[in-house]
Amino acid sequence: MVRVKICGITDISSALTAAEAGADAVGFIFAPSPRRITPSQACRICRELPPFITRVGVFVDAPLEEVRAVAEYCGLDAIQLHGSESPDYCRSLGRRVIKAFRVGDEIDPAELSDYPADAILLDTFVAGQKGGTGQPFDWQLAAGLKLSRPLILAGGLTPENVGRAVSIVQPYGVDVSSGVEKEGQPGKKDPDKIRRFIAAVKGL
Ligand SMILES: O=C(O)c1ccccc1N[C@@H]1O[C@H](COP(=O)(O)O)[C@@H](O)[C@H]1O
Repeated sequence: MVRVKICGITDISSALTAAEAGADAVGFIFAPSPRRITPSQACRICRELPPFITRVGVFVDAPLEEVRAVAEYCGLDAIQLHGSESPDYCRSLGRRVIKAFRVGDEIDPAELSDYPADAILLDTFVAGQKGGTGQPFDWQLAAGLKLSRPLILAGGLTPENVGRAVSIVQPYGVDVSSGVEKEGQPGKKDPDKIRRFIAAVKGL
């Protein structure tokens, strides 16, 4: 079954809605974003979550020591990197890593395969933005992509389009941030959209 991560969580209620609806993971943004959260807020939410939910911290070119400290403090299970972090940076983290690559007109499978991460995430390239763009890329570019690590699809996914995206790309998992928010309110999740997104992926 395709796994679901609900990202950009900023409050306990949305985290619990995601968990109850069947999310496999939730994400916290520790980078410039309307969804940015402080480590202490994320830590409080992590403590309220039930077991078997993966807690993921999202960072963009943050100092290694900062990432390690936040991961330790919040009890994060995985780190998602959305910047230009080098393979050495990734190896030095000593944690499970999801590395995001931003897709424009093409995908270079060699670039993805060479990176020492536990999973590869494909997001949409939008100049000047590192993630959370709400823009999909051409999913046909990722159709049939064979990688040695699990592939996570992201970028502009919504409850309405995720079923088609999954059928084309057949990823290990999907990740959504802005597509399950209240209209025009970045950072505020819509419980109904969270439930419909997860149901669309898992057929629940
Ligand atoms: O969500 C953000 O604001 C964000 C900011 C900086 C880096 C990553 C971010 N989120 C990740 O971006 C993708 C796509 O998000 P969206 O569904 O298109 O809004 C996803 O992997 C989020 O985890």
